[in-house]
Amino acid sequence: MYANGKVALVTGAAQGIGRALVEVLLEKGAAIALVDLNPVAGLECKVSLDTQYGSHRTLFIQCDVTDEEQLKDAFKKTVEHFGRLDILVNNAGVNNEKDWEKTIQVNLISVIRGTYIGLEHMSKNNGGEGGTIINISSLAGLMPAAYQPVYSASKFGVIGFSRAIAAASHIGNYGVRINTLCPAFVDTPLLESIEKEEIMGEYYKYKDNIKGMMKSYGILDPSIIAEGLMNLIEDDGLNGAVMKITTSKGIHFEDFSTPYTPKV
Ligand SMILES: NC(=O)C1=CN([C@@H]2O[C@H](COP(=O)(O)OP(=O)(O)OC[C@H]3O[C@@H](n4cnc5c(N)ncnc54)[C@H](O)[C@@H]3O)[C@@H](O)[C@H]2O)C=CC1
Ligand SMILES: CC/C=C\C[C@H](O)/C=C/C=C\C=C\C=C\C(=O)[C@@H](O)C/C=C\CCC(=O)O
Repeated sequence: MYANGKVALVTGAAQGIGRALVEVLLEKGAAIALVDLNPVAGLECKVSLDTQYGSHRTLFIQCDVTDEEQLKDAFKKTVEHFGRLDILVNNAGVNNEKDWEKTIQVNLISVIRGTYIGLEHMSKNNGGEGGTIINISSLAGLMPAAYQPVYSASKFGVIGFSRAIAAASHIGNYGVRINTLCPAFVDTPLLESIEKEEIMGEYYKYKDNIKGMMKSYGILDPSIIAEGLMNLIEDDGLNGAVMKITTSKGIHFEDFSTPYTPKV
């Protein structure tokens, strides 16, 4: 799919990876619903983008993705404003091992719900014109992250669900491709979470271990994540794929044909 002239909804769009995804989609000619919990960052993001791309290209919608009615309303407002929906990026995510149920709510349950709402709007079985969905996981969804066990569980869940619903979409001829993106560490405010005991809980003591991993594995610029996203959007042959992005190997794909042996 070419993004030019298409309409995208991006959750967690106000900063970090979501902001980078939005900018590359705007460069490619898409119109975008910027969905985010944070009204200040969201509006600042909108104002900044307006000066570069024009105010007609984006719509900011404040929304807590864990609230079903707010999330459904965000999709409804998007279609009412732009007339269609072609691309969905379930990107919003948190790292919180203390309030781990919040992590599951944001990172997994909201991604599942967002995918289903997206399919309601885009599936050809539902009167839609088809489309594509990208769910943001992490390398922590492919390898056990000992210092973030619930975050890791949420990201493993995103991969499992996305691969399964992609198969369902294929079998059911929904006309919607669903793929997963798994970055390693990326230079965004999320990384600051490891410095907060109120966030990390019992795993706060491993702060320096995580910093050691970041030093060893490197930290990616959000722009390469946006590049990977565009690959997933533009390659119509991809459905059920799991893209990995690391400093060592760049953009590449998980091969599920060989069993995964954890290197803990
Ligand atoms: N930064 C990293 O090292 C990596 C991040 N990821 C994933 O990438 C995605 C984006 O993360 P970053 O940009 O790094 O984080 P970030 O913290 O910089 O941005 C996350 C955005 O999501 C929004 N958000 C949080 N909870 C929300 C909610 N309930 N409803 C609506 N919006 C909400 C925040 O307001 C913020 O704008 C997340 O799913 C994260 O797990 C994956 C791998 C690496
Ligand atoms: C603390 C910030 C919260 C979350 C950030 C992120 O979602 C968590 C990442 C957790 C672990 C990251 C591990 C990174 C590993 C690498 O970068 C690789 O170079 C080495 C490991 C395996 C790569 C396998 C492959 O590339 O096929």
